[in-house]
Amino acid sequence: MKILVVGAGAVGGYFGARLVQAGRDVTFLVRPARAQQLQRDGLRILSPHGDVTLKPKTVTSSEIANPYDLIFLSVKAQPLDQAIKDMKPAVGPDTMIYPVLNGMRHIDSLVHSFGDKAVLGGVCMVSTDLDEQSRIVQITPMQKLIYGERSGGITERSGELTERIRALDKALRDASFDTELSLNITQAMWDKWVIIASLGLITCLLGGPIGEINRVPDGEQTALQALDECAAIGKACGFPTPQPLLENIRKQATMKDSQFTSSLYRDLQKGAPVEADTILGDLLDHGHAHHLETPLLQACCVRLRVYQNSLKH
Ligand SMILES: NC(=O)C1=CN([C@@H]2O[C@H](COP(=O)(O)OP(=O)(O)OC[C@H]3O[C@@H](n4cnc5c(N)ncnc54)[C@H](OP(=O)(O)O)[C@@H]3O)[C@@H](O)[C@H]2O)C=CC1
Ligand SMILES: CC(C)(CO)C(=O)C(=O)O
Repeated sequence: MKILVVGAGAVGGYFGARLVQAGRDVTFLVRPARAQQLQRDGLRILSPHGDVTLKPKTVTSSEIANPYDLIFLSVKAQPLDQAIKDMKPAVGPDTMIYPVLNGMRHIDSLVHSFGDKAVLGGVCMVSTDLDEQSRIVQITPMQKLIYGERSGGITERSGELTERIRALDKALRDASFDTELSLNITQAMWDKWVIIASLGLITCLLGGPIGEINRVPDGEQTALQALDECAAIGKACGFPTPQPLLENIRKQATMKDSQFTSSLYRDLQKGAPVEADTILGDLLDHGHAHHLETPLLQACCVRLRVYQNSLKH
């Protein structure tokens, strides 16, 4: 399976490198600056699972000659429209597009550009960042990809999983990270949305890693209220977070010794653009549509929108 990773950043660089290490045929679609840097320094990963430096195969948009079998899409929300244009030559009639962006809104953009069939559902569970030397740093050992057909994946005729999703599963499995072929990927995406939105909301609004928040008076109660607001929206939209997962997020959100942050918080700390609209704003809109009161989520959206505007000046 010919795989094109679009976005050789914290997530795409990480999983792409692990796939290369596992012997898969992986190319990275990059823009000129990243291409030069990768050529010079290699693709460098610092990880609790083992460091690695690779010489990756890279391609720029104008150099794409043929469609790929799979596009692993891992750009941030802001550059998505441009990435869609840049990856067009790589998309043929049988190409699968597997996006792992947080939130749900990207699915509409992808379906609009490439059609319903091309677009799979996807989730990634990982905590990675790019450091000042453009190395990929894996912050916690968690590393999992979840994927599935948005229709469920069982064909009516044979009652079996679609051939292409089985091929995708085979290509991604056994490459040193955890994988899951989901028969209900939309629920899995919502579950992930509730996780990232609540942890993003807690860390960005309250201004620190989870542990620091829980060590001050009312920190824990506020963190739990933030989670309740996000989970209530998922439930109202028909995607209730399963109880064991909710318990797990509660535990994670209230740990007193946790250094855990979120990619949103790390971007905020760096002074970089934050995916505020697609992760938090879109969820808030869903809450409004269901007449839910979500004051903490609303406050965080305002905070991040003011911050986003300040970046423009
Ligand atoms: N980091 C994390 O821990 C997690 C992130 N996510 C989600 O994954 C997505 C990606 O996040 P992350 O990897 O952190 O983001 P990064 O900014 O680290 O990486 C995105 C990469 O995309 C590249 N890119 C942007 N536009 C294009 C383009 N047109 N063509 C080629 N490459 C392009 C950028 O390259 P360039 O150098 O050219 O700017 C950058 O390296 C986000 O939606 C995020 O919410 C999900 C789970 C965890
Ligand atoms: C919450 C987490 C770490 C889960 O993968 C994440 O998605 C993020 O920080 O963007």
